[in-house]
Amino acid sequence: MTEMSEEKYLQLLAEQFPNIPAVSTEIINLKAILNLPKSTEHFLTDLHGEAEAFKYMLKTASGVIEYKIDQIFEEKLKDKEKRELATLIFYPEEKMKTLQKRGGIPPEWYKEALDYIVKISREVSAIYTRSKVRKALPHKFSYIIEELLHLNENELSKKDYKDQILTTIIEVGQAENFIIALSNLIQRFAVDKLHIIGDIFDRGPAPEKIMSFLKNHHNVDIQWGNHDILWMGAARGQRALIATALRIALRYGNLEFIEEGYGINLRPLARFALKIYPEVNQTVFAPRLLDKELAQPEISLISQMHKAITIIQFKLEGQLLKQHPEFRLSEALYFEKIDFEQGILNLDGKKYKLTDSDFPTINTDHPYQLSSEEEEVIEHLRYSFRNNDRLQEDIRFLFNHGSLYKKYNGNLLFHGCIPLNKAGNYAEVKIAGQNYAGRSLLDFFDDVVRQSYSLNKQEETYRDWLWYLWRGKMSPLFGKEKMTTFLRYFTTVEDKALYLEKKNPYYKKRENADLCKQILADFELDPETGHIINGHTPVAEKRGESPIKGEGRLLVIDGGISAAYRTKTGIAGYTLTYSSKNLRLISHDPFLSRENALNKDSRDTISATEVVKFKQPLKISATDIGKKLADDINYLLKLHEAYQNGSLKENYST
Ligand SMILES: O=P(O)(O)OC[C@H]1O[C@](O)(COP(=O)(O)O)[C@@H](O)[C@@H]1O
Ligand SMILES: [Mn+2]
Repeated sequence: MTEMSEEKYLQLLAEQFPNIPAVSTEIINLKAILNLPKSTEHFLTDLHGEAEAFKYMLKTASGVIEYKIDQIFEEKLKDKEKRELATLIFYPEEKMKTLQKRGGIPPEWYKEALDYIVKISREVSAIYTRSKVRKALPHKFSYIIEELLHLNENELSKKDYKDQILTTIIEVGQAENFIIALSNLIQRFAVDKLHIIGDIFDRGPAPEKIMSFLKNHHNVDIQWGNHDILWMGAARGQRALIATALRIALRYGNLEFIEEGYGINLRPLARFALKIYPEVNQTVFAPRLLDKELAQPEISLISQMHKAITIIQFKLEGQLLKQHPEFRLSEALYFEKIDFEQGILNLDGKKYKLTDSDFPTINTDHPYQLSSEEEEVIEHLRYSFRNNDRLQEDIRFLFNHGSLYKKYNGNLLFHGCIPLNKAGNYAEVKIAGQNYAGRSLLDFFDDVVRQSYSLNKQEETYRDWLWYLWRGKMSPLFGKEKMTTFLRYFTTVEDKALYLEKKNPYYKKRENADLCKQILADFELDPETGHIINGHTPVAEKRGESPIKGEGRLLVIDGGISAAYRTKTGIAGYTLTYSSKNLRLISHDPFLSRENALNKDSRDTISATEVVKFKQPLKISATDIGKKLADDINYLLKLHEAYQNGSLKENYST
């Protein structure tokens, strides 16, 4: 700050802290906060519509709550009792209902449960200021809960006082309400900050439920994944992305969230598909149902709609590629390589028999042109996407709380990659005469996403760039040479090389610590202590792949929460927690169902790896907020000095 503006700033600060006692109180307060332990951050990624599994990971704070229970009740409780206590905290209402059904709950049970839960609440809230805890308390019980949280049970007189409070809570019939309120409090305070490293949408059944949850979360940030960008672009009206979003939903038979969750009417598409594609090859277009079941007529209808939207998608993509040679994806112009009469694809001198060669809507002279009915269908969908309040609200949330990458407490978070060239250097990408590479490329795309949301003249072009971000060669969110979707639908060959989506060199190079350190340094983070945290590529643990790369500098936490990828990874997801004590990588058991979680008596996490254990507990002073507070303290000290030396006048009138 210049001297002038510093003086001005102090004058402004003086309005808030008008005299020495006021400014001193604030200095004392902030200095005390700097010495509190850092609160816990929770990292999740690649949720892919798996709302139940996601909610469970949040409820359990990926083992943080069980870990606390272990610490507090180490000797006192048996493993089975610890698990009971944990499930009570995760699902208080359901758990108590089950117990009621099994023959009622005696007062002693409530007393013990309340006692345990108060102890855990005290432990998890101890690292926050009283004022922060107070703000999070449910209004109706705030006074009593505050008393319980702050009393010292080691003082004999206080123990009786506490016993009396608990007994009275039970006598007045409020035990269950208190248990629920305290359980929520524990869940709230076990984790203070949630990071979602992308891919909330696609493949799984309920992304809109995840979005509701996130919208109500107290502190979340999102690093956009390619599937989020897909939905953001679709909601903004980019037609190829609308077709792709629906194609993926149909491919997995997930229509409920579109029709019921968002209320988007798919009838026009269904009507069109029934008419134009009375029969489709089910081997190609039947939905992959994973753990759901559907009746045959529904499967048939979905297959027909699936084919209809797939053709629309490939036509729209063709149009886009012609319009944007700068995307350099012309190899994906497949329709012009098809011999429609023979049903053959000519690719790189080879001929491939098409799995389905019924193309009633294709004009072979202009294969990318939509038929008038297709045009109507996609325009109807575009209208529905753009005017859907619920979808627009969710997407606005993604824009407002998301970014292409995030620097947070020394770590660098992004979904996919930083595109590299074969030599392992940042790939240079020339866009509109400008060169971008590494951080500047990510900044460029971050800007593109934001521009696509504004209503300016180039809005349309920016939206097309969203499509590029979804599947372009140099997209940091995609990170693969090409997307072979078309080939996987329309050909079938033994040699899977045809379907290979070669990953950007980043994915090999990140095994190397030097690259990771270089990236951290280029983002102005400490290369010796910072970490890069990625999602996007499922870690095949069962084939021995490790999620920890670059000698611990980089962590990949996509472990397959997505049911579709579970067979590949062999586990059901990784999550990461970063507390004052350690950085822990947790690999999870498959989440089967709520009932299963409620009734099982063993703990959840398969294993947890302590990636880093801090010698001294980290304090708030070491965090980003801490640095900001230290800055504030500096100015408050200057204000204090100004009052003392008389250069500013104190005010006691308010
Ligand atoms: O397994 P699916 O659902 O067919 O999707 C495959 C497509 O998804 C992608 O893997 C992108 O999705 P991810 O970001 O989840 O990896 C493409 O590379 C690939 O073509
Ligand atoms: Mn992804």
